[in-house]
Amino acid sequence: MGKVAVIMGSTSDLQVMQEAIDILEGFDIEVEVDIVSAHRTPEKMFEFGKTAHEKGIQVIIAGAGGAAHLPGMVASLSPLPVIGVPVKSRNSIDGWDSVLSILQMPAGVPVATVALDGAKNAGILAAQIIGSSDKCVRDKILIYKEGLKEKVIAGAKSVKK
Ligand SMILES: Nc1c(C(=O)O)ncn1[C@@H]1O[C@H](COP(=O)(O)O)[C@@H](O)[C@H]1O
Repeated sequence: MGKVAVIMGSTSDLQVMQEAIDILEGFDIEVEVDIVSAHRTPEKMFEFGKTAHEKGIQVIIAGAGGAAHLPGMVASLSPLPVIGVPVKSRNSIDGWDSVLSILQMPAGVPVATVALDGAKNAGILAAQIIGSSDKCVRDKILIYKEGLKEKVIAGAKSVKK
């Protein structure tokens, strides 16, 4: 069973990033959580990016707000797929600063960027990456998708006249 690392630039991102942790744990995927900042703890970021793949981690989810360099820098150091979560932090310019910092990566160093504060989708995407080679996780994703469908159908029934 694969492991996903959920890292973020500050403890102030945890409220948003918790949604990724929760959904991954719901799929019974092991999660490693840490605070890592390209700006404030560059040595820790370097060590994390260089060694994550040697510790059984298969996917990295990195969330950051403002000048959000963490996801891109980790992607530059690691051979693992990196999913970036732009976080709308306190002093952000409506979140655009974070979105563009994570989205606009140069060719050769991709970061799969989800929506602003889209940590839940980051968790689902990480599970799907693991599920592409792990039938047990893939089956749980199929059940999850079935649940989404049933919810919409039940909602439609409740409003239909
Ligand atoms: N964007 C980054 C990075 C980084 O990219 O390395 N490190 C911290 N931060 C962001 O700064 C915002 C404010 O952080 P504080 O609340 O700690 O002042 C957070 O959203 C964090 O992700």
